[in-house]
Amino acid sequence: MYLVTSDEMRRLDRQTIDEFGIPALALMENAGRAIAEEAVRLLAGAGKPRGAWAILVGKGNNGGDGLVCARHLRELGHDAVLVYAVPPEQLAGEAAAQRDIAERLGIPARAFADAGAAAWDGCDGLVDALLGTGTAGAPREPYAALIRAANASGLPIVAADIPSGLNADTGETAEPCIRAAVTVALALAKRGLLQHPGAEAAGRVVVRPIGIPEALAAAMDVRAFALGERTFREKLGLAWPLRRQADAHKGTYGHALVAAGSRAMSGAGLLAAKAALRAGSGLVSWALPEALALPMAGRLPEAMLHGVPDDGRGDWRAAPPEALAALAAGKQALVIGPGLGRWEGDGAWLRAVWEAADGVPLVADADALNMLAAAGEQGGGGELFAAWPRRKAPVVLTPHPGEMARLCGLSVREVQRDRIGLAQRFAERHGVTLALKGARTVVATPDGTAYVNATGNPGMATGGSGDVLAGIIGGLLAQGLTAEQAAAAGVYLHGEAGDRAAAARATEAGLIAGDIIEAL
Ligand SMILES: NC(=O)C1=CN([C@@H]2O[C@H](COP(=O)(O)OP(=O)(O)OC[C@H]3O[C@@H](n4cnc5c(N)ncnc54)[C@H](O)[C@@H]3O)[C@@H](O)[C@H]2O)[C@H](O)CC1
Ligand SMILES: [K+]
Repeated sequence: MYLVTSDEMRRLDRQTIDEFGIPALALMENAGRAIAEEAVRLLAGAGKPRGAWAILVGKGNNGGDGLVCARHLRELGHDAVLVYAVPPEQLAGEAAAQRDIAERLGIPARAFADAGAAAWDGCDGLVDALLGTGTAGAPREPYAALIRAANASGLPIVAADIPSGLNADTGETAEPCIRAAVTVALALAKRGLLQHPGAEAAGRVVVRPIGIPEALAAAMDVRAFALGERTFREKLGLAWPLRRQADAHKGTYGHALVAAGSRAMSGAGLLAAKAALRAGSGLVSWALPEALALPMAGRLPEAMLHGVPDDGRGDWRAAPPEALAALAAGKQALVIGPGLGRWEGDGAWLRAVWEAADGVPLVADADALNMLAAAGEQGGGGELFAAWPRRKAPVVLTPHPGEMARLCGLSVREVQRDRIGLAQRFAERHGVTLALKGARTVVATPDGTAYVNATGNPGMATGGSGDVLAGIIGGLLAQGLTAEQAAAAGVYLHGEAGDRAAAARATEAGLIAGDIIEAL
């Protein structure tokens, strides 16, 4: 559940060891044993009850974990050989203590500098105990050569704590970076294991306790979490799975207004409105340009349609903001943006709606985000909310990396460099709830908390998928969920539905946005 940075992990280590007196060697023993057990499990899964492992030992305590792991692998009936990245006499502290124990036990050791890749001849797998949370920058030689050779070996790799070469805080991977089959995260998952490309380098992530009291993480006010049932219950105050009350009537579940769709993109409004219904909104009204109202009539019988003035053009430029705000009055959610289109002065139009519908929780997606960003550029780039008044009702923004780049005045690459940190800072600074989409969507809330989602699949990168997400979040808001709950649950359910839709089709390819709605 908790996602920590290297610095937070170090502080937790220190607190555990210094304040609680749990010896570092005890933590290391638990770490090494956990890694050994996961290594054995990996080979057992491949039909090998016994195997031979090469443990790649670095200079720090990550290396120490590897030395302990070697002992436990042998106790579990596997063979283990140590491959030192640096001369063993360079090890210090707990790692040196483990080196001496391994020597006394006669565990065979080789220097990578001498043996090269031959060091693991005859082995079935490698344990990457080279670099952990003490990494600073890209792996230097000789670690880099060792990492390249390990990746080229074709052997399955079990990474201790993090794959060496991963930036544990951001998910960036250096060149080279270990590509692991399994990563055994010690005590708590590091943020970088749940953000691409780190998530790919890490393979399957298993979080194994090593004796650090988890209550310490809560006490230390860790502000990032992996989304899942426990997080929904313990951090977001949501009964999970979401339940309908028995004595429900359609008014119980609120009324969402979806302002979306235009001549060329009428389907975006249809998808968003349908998704809001499927997400459980009691009622859904779809506001769309007058010219589309008749052609779209009956396409979504469950939704009420409201044509807004458009001078026959099928777009929003002639729609009076106060008319839309009047439609929004009394609703529990307003979803605005999918398929809205752009026009001269659209930023001012959106601001008028933003202010006039001040009391209605608002989800801004797609073109509404681009209007916000454009308004920001006029206002000096990135400072879009400085000028805009804070709304009484909450705001949820659902940008993909490109829209986030425009909102922040950054490049996409800069956005992707530290998605969790950027999302937290943006949400806190602007007092909004943000769903920064992409593989492993990050939901950030006005108090700077981040929730990382791991449901979903690449098949969902298809036109309309974002319209569906905006609708789902609006539908959840309509039912009375808070902005944080609706964004987190919406992102999770959207991905989960996408996974089920892909499974039903036995392929991720060819998934279309409507499939996601059906799977909700
Ligand atoms: N979380 C816990 O309670 C425990 C964690 N353990 C393990 O300890 C490591 C962190 O150990 P640390 O000694 O701080 O650092 P590392 O072993 O990750 O590596 C630092 C080591 O490597 C050198 N180094 C740093 N950056 C580079 C680089 N870019 N290229 C080459 N060399 C580099 C640096 O000089 C140091 O010597 C944690 O991940 C866990 O695996 C404990 O074992 C159990 C308790
Ligand atoms: K490692």
